[in-house]
This record gives sequence, C-alpha cells and structure tokens, in this order.
Amino acid sequence: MGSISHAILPKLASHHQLLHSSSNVLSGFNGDKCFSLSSRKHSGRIFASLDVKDGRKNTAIDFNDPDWKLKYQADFEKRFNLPHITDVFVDALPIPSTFCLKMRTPVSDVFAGGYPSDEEWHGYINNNDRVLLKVINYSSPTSAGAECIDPNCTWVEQWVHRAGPREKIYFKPEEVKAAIVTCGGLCPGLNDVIRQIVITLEIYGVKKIVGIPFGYRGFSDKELTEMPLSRKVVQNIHLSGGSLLGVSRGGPGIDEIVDSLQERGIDMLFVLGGNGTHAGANAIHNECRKRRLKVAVVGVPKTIDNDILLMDKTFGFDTAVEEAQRAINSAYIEAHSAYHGVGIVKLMGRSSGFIAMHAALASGQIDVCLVPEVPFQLHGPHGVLRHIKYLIDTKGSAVVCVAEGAGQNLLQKTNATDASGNIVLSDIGVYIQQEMKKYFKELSVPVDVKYIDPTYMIRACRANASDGILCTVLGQNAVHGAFAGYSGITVGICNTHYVYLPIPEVISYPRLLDPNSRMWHRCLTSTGQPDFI
Ligand SMILES: Nc1ncnc2c1ncn2[C@@H]1O[C@H](COP(=O)(O)OP(=O)(O)O)[C@@H](O)[C@H]1O
Ligand SMILES: O=P(O)(O)OC[C@H]1O[C@](O)(COP(=O)(O)O)[C@@H](O)[C@@H]1O
Ligand SMILES: [Mg+2]
Repeated sequence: MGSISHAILPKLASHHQLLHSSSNVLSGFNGDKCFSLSSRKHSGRIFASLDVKDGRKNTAIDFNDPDWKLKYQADFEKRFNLPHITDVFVDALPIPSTFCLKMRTPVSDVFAGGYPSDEEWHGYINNNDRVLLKVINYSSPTSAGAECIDPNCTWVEQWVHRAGPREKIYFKPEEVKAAIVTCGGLCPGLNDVIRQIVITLEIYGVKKIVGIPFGYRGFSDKELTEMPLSRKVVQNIHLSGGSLLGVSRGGPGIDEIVDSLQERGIDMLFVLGGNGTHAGANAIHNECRKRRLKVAVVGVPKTIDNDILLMDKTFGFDTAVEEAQRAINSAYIEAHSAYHGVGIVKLMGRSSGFIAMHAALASGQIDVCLVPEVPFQLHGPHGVLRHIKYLIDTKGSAVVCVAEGAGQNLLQKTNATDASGNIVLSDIGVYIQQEMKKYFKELSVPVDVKYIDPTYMIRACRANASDGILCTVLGQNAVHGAFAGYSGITVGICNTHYVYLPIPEVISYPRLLDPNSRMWHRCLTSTGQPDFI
C-alpha cells in the first residue's frame, strides 16, 4: 500500500472538479463526495487524510497501516448503523410481525398474534442483510469517474443495510398512530408514496393514520386539521399529480413540531421531502430521543433534482426527465422550422444538473447542455454564443438546454431566500435569451430565439410507470423500517437494491453531477458541444 505522493495529486486533480489545491492538499468533488485529500509528515511517516465532507469527523487514515482498510470499514459500518428504538428503550421487546408475506386478508386481526408460519422460509429481511454501496473496482485513480479512498484506488467494500419487512416488530399495530407529511416543492409520485404507506400500515393492522396538511406548517397552524387516511381515501390518489396533503416551505421550529407530535400521540412519522425536509426529520428524531419519546421517524427522499447522496435516483426524477422531453421537442420543432432558429429550454435543477443532462441524453435534440457543475462563458472565442453562431452557420438552427442553477456567476445575485432559506436564483434562461439576441444583432445576423420555461410543468404531473414502481417500493419499505424500530433513517435505491440509510449520510450536501463521470462525457459526445471556457 503506497502512501499518498504529490505526484498523484495532479492526476487526481485532472479527474475531479478542483475547488482548491495547494502543494499537499487537494479538495473538490467527485460526484458523490466532496473531498479533501492531503498528505502530511508526522514522526517520519506519511499519512493521508481523506476528509469526506459528509458530516462525520475528519478521519485520518494512515495508509501505511496494514489494517487501514479494516479500520475504514469498521468506521463505515458505524456511520451507516441505523438508529434504533432500543438505543434509548433498551428493554423494548419485539413482537412477531403482523405483516404476513404469504397470505393477504383485509381482516388483519387474524394475524394479531403474529404470522402463523411453520415453515423455515419466511421471506423476511434479516437485520444483518447488507447491500454493496459501490460496485466498481477502479484500477487507477485516473479511471473515469474514479471514487478513491486511498491513493492507489484499491477496492474497499462498503455495505449498507437492506430494506424490507422484518420478522420482529417494535410497535403493536393496534396501538399505533401514524402520520404522513409532505414538505418542500412538489414532485411526481408524492401521492403514490402516501398511498403505499397507508396501504402497508393497514396491512400491518394500523387503524389510526393521519395526514399532516401543508408540510411542517401543518404541525403549528391551528387552522389546519389533520386528515384521516385509509385505503379507501388513498385508493385513486396516484392517478393525479401533486400531494393529497399539500406541501409548503418554511414553518415551525423543531420544538414546536415535537410538541405537536406529543399532543397528537403520534408514534410513527413518515416525512416525504428533500434535503431540507430530511434535516428537519433528523432533528425531530433527535428531539424525540432527547424527550424519550418512542417515535419512529422515517424519511422518503423526494426531489426531482435527484440531489440526494448515494442513491441511484430519487422518485419523480424519471417523470421530470420524461416531461422535459415535451418542452425540448417543442423547442426543437420551433428552432428547426424557423430561419436561423434557436430554442432555449430552462429546466429545474437548483444546484445539480441531472435533469438537464438526462433530458439532453434522452431527447438527442440538444446541441448545448449547461449545468451548474460545469462552468461556462457566454461571450468570447470559446463562449456559448460563438458556438451557437457556428451551429447557425453550419446547420441552420440550435437547441440549448440549461439547468436553472447553471451560470449563476454570470448573473447578479438576488440575495433573496425562500421561506426554507433556499437561495432564490437569478434567471439564467432569460439572461441567455437576452444576450443571444444582443450578440446576433451586433453581428447583423438574424436569429429567431424561442425561449421555453416549462419549470412547473415537469413536476406538477403524475408519476410515470417507472417512478410509480419506485414509489411503491419506497413507501412500503418506509413502513417496514418504522415497524422494525428504526428511526432517523431514510429509504433509497442503491445499485438497484433497496436500502435504509441514516439520514445524515444522505443530506450533508446536495449530490452533484460529476463532470468527470462517464454520463457527462456521454452527454458531451451526444450534443457535440465543446468546453465553453
Ligand atoms: N436545516 C433544516 N433543519 C430543519 N428543518 C429544515 C431545514 N432546512 C429546511 N427545513 C424545513 O424543511 C422543509 C422543506 O425544506 P425545503 O428546503 O423547502 O425543501 P426540500 O426538503 O425539498 O429541500 C421546510 O419546511 C423547511 O423549513
Ligand atoms: O418555486 P418553488 O416551489 O420554490 O420550487 C422551485 C425549486 O423546486 C425544485 O424543484 C426542488 O425543490 P425541492 O428541493 O423542494 O425538491 C428546484 O428544482 C427548484 O429550484
Ligand atoms: Mg432542498
């Protein structure tokens, strides 16, 4: 095992978006991780320290230590350990699950005493089942998209907990009051997840299920009353977009939310939302522990931006990409039917360009794709506008797709924030449109610029089939996780398998598109765009 050498830093630097580098420190991000890799001499030995900015303390790894990998894995196991009711209620005794795997009956009381299995196979998930988080063995740090822990990029197993129903549960279904809340912006599939949570809770035998209206606000606003939920109420809600319960940004503080949980006698809280919502859910979980409340808080990540760490994708993303196709196709038709036509489509993506990249890849109609993670210039010999001119000259038209968070450095900051504290972005789509018109006017080249902003249309819609399935599995797993006694966790899909993850591990920063990933390179290959710097 080699120690970190300075020769390696430039190699790594060329394969990661570099944020900061000095003679012995390299930091940046590689898609899933913000990292800081440094070398230092101590007592004649060389240490490398990988500071993954994911909420945990700096872990100095001595790569000269023959056991560094085992130590890393032990630390990883600790980080991904799932908080459990028994961490606080050490005497809490589990009961056999009322979730029956082989028989289905609407009269769940039949299984009040547990599933009557006399067979060895039962189909439950064992608490020790694990899913491999990373599946590529990179042979060198210079391999495309390499995510390395040590300088030689050797293989390190990283296992996370498998999701699903457990044989033993920590809540008596007939005593449970469960609540569901949807926070943040809309996302296709919210209703599908609500529906599955309700249906699964009922299968366990839960009778008291309520929806908290309009996000966290519903916990404090006395005008808003909780909505009783049942299979009957949610039966068809997935047929339309939005959230049956309503959403909101901002809202009460954690103390007020937990007071409200206590007053309402809620034992299980299912929280559907993005980074902000999950930060809230984790704080609620911690406050419940502090107050010694036996409450299971389980998140279901919701964001069309797909900016939650470690997961293959979040629900709603697929649908958003599909909806974006309609806008792109319209822009393409307009551009191709006009003399010197240029179509510009602005898509959502606050800090991550996944929607824009995937929409560009799917449509095959995009000439220029601009994302927040890849800096670009509009003007100058290597600027976007010069390339558009080239496209007009050579093929007569062009289509640009831009993520809302792209090129913010080119714009005046608004300094405004929304009710949740998210920065209100300046409008890059309008800016590009204006600059393009000016540019071609100065050149006396006529262009017909059509700007399409389908922002809310890509998320205010019903989930497609693939998201529908994802929502179903995530919703069901959220309930299994709560009954299994976990709290402060969220559900996700990693390498096509469903997992439970501790909330802090997935929200320490927004997941970003890796400009050195194969996917971004595929996008560039497909659009044919050059670097705009
Ligand atoms: N750091 C935080 N701690 C506690 N609650 C938060 C935090 N950030 C956001 N929230 C709350 O979570 C909710 C949703 O946050 P927001 O950022 O709007 O959407 P999202 O969850 O999709 O990121 C809001 O009600 C907001 O007040
Ligand atoms: O106008 P709103 O409702 O604040 O939403 C806009 C934002 O919502 C998003 O879709 C993501 O929102 P969330 O973080 O709530 O999922 C962003 O892409 C966009 O910036
Ligand atoms: Mg957010």
